[in-house]
Amino acid sequence: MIEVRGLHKRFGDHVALRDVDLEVSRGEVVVVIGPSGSGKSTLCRCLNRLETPDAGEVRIDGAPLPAEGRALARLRADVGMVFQSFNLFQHRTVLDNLTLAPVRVRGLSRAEAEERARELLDRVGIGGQAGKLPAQLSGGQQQRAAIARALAMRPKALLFDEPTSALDPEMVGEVLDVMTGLARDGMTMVVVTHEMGFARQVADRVVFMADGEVVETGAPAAFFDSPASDRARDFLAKVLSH
Ligand SMILES: Nc1ncnc2c1ncn2[C@@H]1O[C@H](COP(=O)(O)OP(=O)(O)OP(=O)(O)O)[C@@H](O)[C@H]1O
Repeated sequence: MIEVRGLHKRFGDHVALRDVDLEVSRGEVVVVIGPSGSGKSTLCRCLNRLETPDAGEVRIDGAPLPAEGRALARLRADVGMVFQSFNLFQHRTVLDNLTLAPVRVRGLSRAEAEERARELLDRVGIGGQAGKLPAQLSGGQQQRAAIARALAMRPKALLFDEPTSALDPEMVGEVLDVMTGLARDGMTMVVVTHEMGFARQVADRVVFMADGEVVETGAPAAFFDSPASDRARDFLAKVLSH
């Protein structure tokens, strides 16, 4: 459902992505790992055109990504994104955060959008927080609200860009639990994360990146137990020793 071919992206002189290919099937959970600066976020952001690649192609269900306008808004509804920094509208209630875009982009009535929003807030365990402003919630609750907001668009796939990196350690588990539930329910997911436990337990496939390239990709057990490349071995030795 997501096909990436020959993706190339540079920022000034720096090559952030170098000839990256990736395929994500419907219902698959792909976890992207690798050292800092290896291009993981840039790849993730190219999948819903938050970044525009210099070369190469991204297709969703066979169609190339639209460049602008309403089609781009629909794409970002279809391929939702959850950010490290939550990106909730701070001056709107949690409920408004979940209803504004479904009304505007999906054409739902306010009542339909509210009903769906309340179901989703219950599902991520913050049903009691609908009337609050984001700043009144903990980081873990805000991230769960952000996931619910992405789900409110009924996405075909969800992208997660280091969704737990800004959280206090005691809140990481509650967000990973919600993501694990989505994976079990068959959501197509691309997850950039430093959470190796999540990668090992929940991923269908791990993609290891270094220096803007996909160095290797494989099933998590095989990848973690016997990585094929020196770069992956070195990376795992560092992160798993902490
Ligand atoms: N908007 C930008 N302008 C300039 N350089 C950028 C920009 N975004 C990313 N880069 C650079 O591109 C490279 C890849 O960045 P990216 O954020 O994709 O890496 P990453 O693997 O996600 O790293 P991290 O794990 O630290 O988040 C880095 O060297 C980064 O500094």
